[in-house]
Amino acid sequence: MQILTGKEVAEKVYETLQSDCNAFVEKYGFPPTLAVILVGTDPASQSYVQGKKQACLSLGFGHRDYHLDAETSQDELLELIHTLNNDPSVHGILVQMPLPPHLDADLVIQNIKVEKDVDGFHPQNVGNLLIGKPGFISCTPLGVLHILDYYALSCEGKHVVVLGRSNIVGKPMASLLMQKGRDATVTICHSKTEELEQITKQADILIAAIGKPLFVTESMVKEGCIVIDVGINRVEDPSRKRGYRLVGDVDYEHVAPHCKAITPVPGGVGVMTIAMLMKNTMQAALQLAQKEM
Ligand SMILES: Nc1nc2c(c(=O)[nH]1)N[C@@H](CN(C=O)c1ccc(C(=O)N[C@@H](CCC(=O)O)C(=O)O)cc1)CN2
Repeated sequence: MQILTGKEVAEKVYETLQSDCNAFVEKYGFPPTLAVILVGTDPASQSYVQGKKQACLSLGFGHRDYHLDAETSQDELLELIHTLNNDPSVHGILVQMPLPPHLDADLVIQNIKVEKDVDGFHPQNVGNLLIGKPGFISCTPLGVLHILDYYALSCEGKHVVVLGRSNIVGKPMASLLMQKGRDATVTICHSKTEELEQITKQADILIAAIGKPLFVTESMVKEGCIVIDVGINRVEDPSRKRGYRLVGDVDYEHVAPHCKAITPVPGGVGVMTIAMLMKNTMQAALQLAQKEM
């Protein structure tokens, strides 16, 4: 059984980005710059935006941090986005999800300039992905593709089962895998799927993105399958310094012995999310800088 270490893949991506960033600064005299908006104080979100800041700082990207009060109104948030849309020194904009329930996430995303939507959540970028046109692709599914490519795991003709139909992971993941060049046969399962185990057991590659800790058990996988665990769940654990431990959507301990290959949690798909965000920001900066010339 092979462990697909996202950390190793991310390090390679960061190496390339480091030289791309140096070349960009040399050519244009300013760094690719990412603006990150966090509304509220959700601890997991705070730690993810901190990770994004760290990635910017270590690569030499510019970084703008906006930590807004949990009671921030829709209009205030949209005003900030419009300011950043019109700021030529900002190349990528993202709003950390989830947002507090009084805010309309769809409307917020629609207001981010498509060319700066480095999360790939804007409907235009989502549409481009569906029809195979260039655009920004959601970071987590893009990270999964990088892992598969790095470990030379082809999807061609394989039956890939995606557990989860979220706009951020499940849907773009399925769309990417069925594209020409990837050529997988894709099945999407969700909370209303009947006979789930019968379907997951047919998977050559099983991608779990449902946000339910340890949901995938050994009885759900075929011997020799590849398992990609997108879940990152905080489970209370008083014996840990932080008071919790991270587990995936897959019961790794019992599933891994039956797999050809599997991603761990932590250190698997999760770490690729920020690496892909930085890659998208680099791409946004290059496209916007070239347009200015
Ligand atoms: N605007 C966005 N919001 C959210 C996204 C996103 O892509 N854009 N994805 C997730 C959270 N996320 C980034 O924002 C994210 C998730 C996980 C990791 C990560 O590095 N995971 C590590 C463990 C980190 C830890 O110790 O907690 C791992 O899996 O090894 C980074 C970013 C939802 N919101």
